[in-house]
Amino acid sequence: MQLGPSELILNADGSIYHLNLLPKDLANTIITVGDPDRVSEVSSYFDSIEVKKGKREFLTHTGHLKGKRISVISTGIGTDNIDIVLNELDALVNIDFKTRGIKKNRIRLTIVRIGTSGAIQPDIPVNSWILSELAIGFDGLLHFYENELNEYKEMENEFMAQTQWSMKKSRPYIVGFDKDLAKKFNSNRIRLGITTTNTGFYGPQGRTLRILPSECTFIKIISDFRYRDKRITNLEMETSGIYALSKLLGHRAISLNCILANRATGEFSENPKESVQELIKFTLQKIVTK
Ligand SMILES: O=P(O)(O)O[C@H]1O[C@H](CO)[C@@H](O)[C@H]1O
Ligand SMILES: O=c1cc[nH]c(=O)[nH]1
Repeated sequence: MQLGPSELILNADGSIYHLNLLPKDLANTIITVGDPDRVSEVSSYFDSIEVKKGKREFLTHTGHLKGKRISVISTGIGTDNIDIVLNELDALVNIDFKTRGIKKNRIRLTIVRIGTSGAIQPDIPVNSWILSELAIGFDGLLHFYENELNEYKEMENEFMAQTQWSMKKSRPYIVGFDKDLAKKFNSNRIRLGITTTNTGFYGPQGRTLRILPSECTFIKIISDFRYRDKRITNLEMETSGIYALSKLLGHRAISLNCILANRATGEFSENPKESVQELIKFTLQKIVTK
């Protein structure tokens, strides 16, 4: 099957529409970050940088560290951007841009998100790190794809019952991390957690500045949720989309969260830059370890 020009969109130089990358520009090990400024914070540790390209909020640096080729790419904020990034990353490795056909031999990308996040439990300190074992997506992205991802259906139903989830919102979906990839990141500095992916930073995360969220006790409602002794640890805005599309496309993904805010205690990190920097160094060291 040949993908038409309105489906697989290529720029004049043959690069993919939003990411502005050619297939040769991308490594098979990819770090995603939300903030475009974080891309150079990551690549500053590379031994060499061979590609620096970007368009809109999607900035990519590809280089080598201790013999390993790595790409770091910014996704911007939200799962609507994740839809673009994951589909275009996959297209770069699994679609032949000349014939516009899907390649027979598929490449499995390794995707590691380094993100910032807010904890919702009082015992999770700011500046600590959480590896998302499960992501609960409030964004609905998964529902736009044909899928049979229903491993956690019972937990989803339990979540909707306990939180009295409004039918006006999309149905929460739950997806897990790649267990084998996660093993590589084992460390006493990392705690495993359950991360919600929210559709915004203010109302959708229960924050009030001038307009009230529909549920003023949203944080308490989701922090009280329990499923077989498991609880939700933190919230952010991309992980469920990364996990869901990685599963559907056959890639392996994990998401690392640097906790900058604690919504239960009202704290915010006094040194967010340093804290994220430490997580970047930790992640790179784990990625290059054989
Ligand atoms: O720091 P990043 O990776 O952007 O992640 C978090 O920070 C942004 C909100 O400030 C959202 O993207 C959220 O997921
Ligand atoms: O509270 C927070 C902090 C970082 N990122 C989020 O999405 N929420």
